[in-house]
Amino acid sequence: MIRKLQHVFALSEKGARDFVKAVAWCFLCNVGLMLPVGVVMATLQYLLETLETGGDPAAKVLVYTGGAAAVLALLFLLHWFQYASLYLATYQESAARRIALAETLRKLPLSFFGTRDLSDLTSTMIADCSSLDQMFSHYIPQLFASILSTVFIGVCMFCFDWRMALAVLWVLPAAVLLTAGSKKLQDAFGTRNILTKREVADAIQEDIEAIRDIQSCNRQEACLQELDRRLEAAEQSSIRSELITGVFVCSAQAFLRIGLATTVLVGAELLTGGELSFLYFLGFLFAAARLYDPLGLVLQNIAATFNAKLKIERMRAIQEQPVQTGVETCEPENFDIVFDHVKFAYRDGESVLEDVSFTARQGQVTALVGPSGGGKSTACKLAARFWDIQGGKITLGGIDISTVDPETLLKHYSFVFQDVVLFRDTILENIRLGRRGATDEEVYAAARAARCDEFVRELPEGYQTVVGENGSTLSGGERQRISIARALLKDAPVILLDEATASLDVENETAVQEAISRLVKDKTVLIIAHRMRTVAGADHVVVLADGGVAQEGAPAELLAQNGLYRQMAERQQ
Ligand SMILES: Nc1ncnc2c1ncn2[C@@H]1O[C@H](COP(=O)(O)OP(=O)(O)OP(=O)(O)O)[C@@H](O)[C@H]1O
Repeated sequence: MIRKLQHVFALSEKGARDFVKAVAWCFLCNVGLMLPVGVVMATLQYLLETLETGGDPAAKVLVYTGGAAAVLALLFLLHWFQYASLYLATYQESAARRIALAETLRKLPLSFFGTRDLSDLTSTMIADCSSLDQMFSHYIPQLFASILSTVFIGVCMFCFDWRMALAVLWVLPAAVLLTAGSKKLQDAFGTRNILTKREVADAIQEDIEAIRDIQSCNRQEACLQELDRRLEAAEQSSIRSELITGVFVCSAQAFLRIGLATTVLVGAELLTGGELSFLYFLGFLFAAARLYDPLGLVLQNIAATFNAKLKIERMRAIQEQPVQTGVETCEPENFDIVFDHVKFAYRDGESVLEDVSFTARQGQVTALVGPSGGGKSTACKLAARFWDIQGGKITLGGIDISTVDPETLLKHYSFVFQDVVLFRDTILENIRLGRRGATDEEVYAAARAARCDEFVRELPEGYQTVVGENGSTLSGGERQRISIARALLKDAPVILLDEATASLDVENETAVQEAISRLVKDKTVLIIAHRMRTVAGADHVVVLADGGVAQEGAPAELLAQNGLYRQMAERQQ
């Protein structure tokens, strides 16, 4: 059962066990609500008997008051445990769910992010998790507990008087059928509502991200109109979804109340026929009111429970994605990277690398060149197992990288990519990201080598200056130099440089090239640079074009050949 619950509700094993406990406490609370009915009945019975026999009604007042106090104390304890089991367990599970999602995302290949909308992922991580917190703390365990407690109380009622039990309970199947029968409709409207709301969130995120382009193209008016249209659609869809839910839930709740009327009618009939005592009649009336209360609440929230399905499915879809795995040790003999007949496509049928074989040797700078879209960046990222390839083999020092855990593998790599990611933190910490635990002196040394020192010292707070989100307060060249400093600090045996010097002016590019050439001693360097000046300093050049290796060799050798490399060099000159 635990496994089934884990699967159906996307829970951890502990979460599923806690869920069962929460249902058990809710059940006990619901059944416990009948105890005051028992106390009232016992007290009334005692009073009636003493009135009939002419005894002193106050004689046992302490016993009955004590009984009522004990029931109250018991109810308090039951609610206390119910509260703890529902809320504490739910929020612990919620933390575990978020961490599990983040762990899964961390281990997923980048191909997954290429196929998923990032705002959709964010909304699963934030909004879906929050609404599941609400459902698991307020609705779903109560729903299960109410079903169980209703069955239990119903059986007890039948044991006392089957006719009265029928008078109380006949409305339940009708109310449940009405709500369950509307499930399809509520599902459809609820799902549409969630999707239209998500579209609004996507549109807002997209507009914010592209705000500069929108303004520069004078598209503000059009974008606002589009956003208005989506907001209108979301509003309409919310109203429709609430209306559908409201109609069915209110009808079901009203139906439950009819049960009180039939209890009174049947009870009165039996009472006048002398077939039921007044005490039992009162008892059934109290019990009916107590029974309908938690049920009414469950019906009120049942639409939210229906919506849980979609959210759980989205979460499960992420959790069940195949993650990249591998051994957690990687001690290669050397750090040569070998591409051996590598085949790769981002999407089925759209091959990017068809048959690529080359070697990037340790201690050498291997430059990947070729026409735009030829697959240089792709090859560079494949060398670090950002994606898994569809054919051939990539090895690092003889070890097939597809057999190594990505995080273990990445310890051997430093990167400088075209799109530099900086965090909202000080420049010092942004560089220290290259190697946690590096001393300030080591960070300064790396910054000096990457030519960051001059511009950082001119900033108002030097290395303690906090850069804006993604380094928005820095120029492109400055961001890239920080990224180079990080790579220098990490001092990994393999260095991947993608357009490393693209945003630097000639003076800085020369300086950074000097720093890199000091760093690359005994390392494997795979560099992508469009400028021939950068490539000319490489030991080995691989020309990638049309999904394969068009040319390969030392820059001078390639220049001497009448091929793509020479054409590119001439064009640039
Ligand atoms: N994440 C991705 N998802 C799908 N297709 C991609 C992705 N990244 C690149 N591509 C496609 O793969 C092909 C190779 O791209 P890649 O960036 O590797 O080329 P490149 O040689 O580095 O180009 P450039 O010199 O312009 O940077 C291109 O057709 C590109 O559109």
